[in-house]
Amino acid sequence: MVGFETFLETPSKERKTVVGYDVPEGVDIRGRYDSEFARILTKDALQFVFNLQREFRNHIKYAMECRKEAKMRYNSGALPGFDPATKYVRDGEWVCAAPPPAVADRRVEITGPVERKMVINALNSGAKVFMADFEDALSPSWENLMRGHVNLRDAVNGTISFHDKARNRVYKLNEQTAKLFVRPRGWHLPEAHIFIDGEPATGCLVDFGLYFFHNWSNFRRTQGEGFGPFFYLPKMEHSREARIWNNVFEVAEKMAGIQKGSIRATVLIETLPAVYVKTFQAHPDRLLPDRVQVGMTQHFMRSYSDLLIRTCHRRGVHAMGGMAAQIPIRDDPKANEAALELVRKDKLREVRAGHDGTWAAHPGLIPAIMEVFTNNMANKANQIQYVKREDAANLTEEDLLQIPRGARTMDGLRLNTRVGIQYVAAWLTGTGSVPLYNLMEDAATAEISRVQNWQWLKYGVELDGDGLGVKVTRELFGRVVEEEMGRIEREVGKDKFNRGMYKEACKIFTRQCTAPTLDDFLTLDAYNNIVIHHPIGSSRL
Ligand SMILES: CC(=O)SCCNC(=O)CCNC(=O)[C@H](O)C(C)(C)COP(=O)(O)OP(=O)(O)OC[C@H]1O[C@@H](n2cnc3c(N)ncnc32)[C@H](O)[C@@H]1OP(=O)(O)O
Ligand SMILES: O=CC(=O)O
Ligand SMILES: [Mg+2]
Repeated sequence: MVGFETFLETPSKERKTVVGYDVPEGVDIRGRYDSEFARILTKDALQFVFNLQREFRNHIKYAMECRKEAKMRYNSGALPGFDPATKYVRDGEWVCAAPPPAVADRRVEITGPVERKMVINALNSGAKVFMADFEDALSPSWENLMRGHVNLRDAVNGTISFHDKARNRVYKLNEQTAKLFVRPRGWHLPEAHIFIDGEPATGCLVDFGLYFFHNWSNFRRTQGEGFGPFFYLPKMEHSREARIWNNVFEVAEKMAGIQKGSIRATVLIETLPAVYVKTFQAHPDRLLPDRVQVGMTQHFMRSYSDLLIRTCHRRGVHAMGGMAAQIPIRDDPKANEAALELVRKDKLREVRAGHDGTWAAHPGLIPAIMEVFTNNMANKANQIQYVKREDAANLTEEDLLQIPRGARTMDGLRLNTRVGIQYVAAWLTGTGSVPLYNLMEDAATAEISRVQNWQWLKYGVELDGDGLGVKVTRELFGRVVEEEMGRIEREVGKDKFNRGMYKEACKIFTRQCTAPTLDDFLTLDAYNNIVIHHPIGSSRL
């Protein structure tokens, strides 16, 4: 065990022994002490995180300031477009380093939070890759984060096991497992349990730094066939943010003494200006229809995925598809088959468009998805060299910005509200991905619900899709919230409702939907509710 003892003055002036972490100068750990966590939070690992934080904090601050400036420009009516300053990069003929052989075949990837049983289930699921998530699928409480690191270390070592006492079942890794990718949090999230030079650390540098420090060597031996580690990078909004990650990787490779370019990452396209509703928060002519209608067949969505395939294949890397939110419906075989059919259809669209692989939210979907991709990839590990999609070279900014079509309905408003509140309630109690109404909901899907409600309220839109012609006002929304809270209580039962965090969640969600200016992220404000400083108690940033 690594730790040390310190004496704290309690209000009653008693001296109390508190075990603490052995930290380098400039680092202050405010999260609960645990001897298991101390094996992750070693002095050397913390020194590495400290070095990353010191080296990159100003770059990160600058990048976040630039996000604000871009938001101001969009809010004054500007539209996003291809950056003229980087035209030479887009026009240039260059390719990325070839994909490592260990992950040449990524046809089905499972994603999920870094929870112990799920990590084992995901690695055993038959998927080619498991994306272990510190982001959208995880509520970033101290316990979840630190346990997540313990779980990943044990997974990379190959020693991870879990005893489900209620079912008397022991979980262990199979002979053959999925390859591990890790998704750290987005740049915007702080880690309020680790202070560096008196400031909360950057969440993703903590996630990346601790994982890399403890696992780079074992990973390259057990998982990466000499390459790696591998990452997914979320929610970037500009190439300057990608450059910071690149520099972080280079510092890490130097520290480990491994070749430059060893670390590999797949970048998610999800909140880039031009493909996300938030960019158009001040554009009343660009309102979205009901959330269920903003699917991949909308012109702007199809255009971005076609352009993504063309761009990735031109540069020699995988073009991964996205998540189908359906999950198995156990108690209704007919509904289950209908859900599976939707997944098959969506995956068929992806593989035929040229994607090299795709995401599954649940192990129960893997066989069906695997079959679709295998039957449509002509015995190849991927389609990088075979499907070039040169037709997508002609896609323009207008294609990427085309206003989605569809109706807005009272049902849409109600569903957004019901899902948003239940998701935040789960998140506040430590669960970052939840099954709701037979769909997987996580921070990304709940975010759409919240922003859409905000946008509809802000512009007092008419809900024209159900023929009612009702305008969304604060009064209407207040009534909807009250009625949906009643429905949630009936659905989950009084007991669970009273024990849970539904009322707190309702307050957070309602405030964010009715705020005069849109909060940047649903979970940023909610984060204050899950920060618990020890031994002082709960705290706000
Ligand atoms: C938009 C985005 O950001 S997508 C990426 C982020 N989101 C995600 O990764 C969501 C991942 N999915 C999940 O978390 C889960 O599937 C949920 C929460 C939606 C549903 O989970 P559950 O309610 O536990 O599903 P269910 O009860 O059907 O699970 C059956 C079994 O499958 C396992 N399982 C379900 N989903 C996963 C998963 N993604 N990874 C590993 N195992 C899983 C469960 O642990 C359970 O195992 P057990 O039988 O050994 O106990
Ligand atoms: O992170 C994935 C997403 O779909 O959002
Ligand atoms: Mg996401």
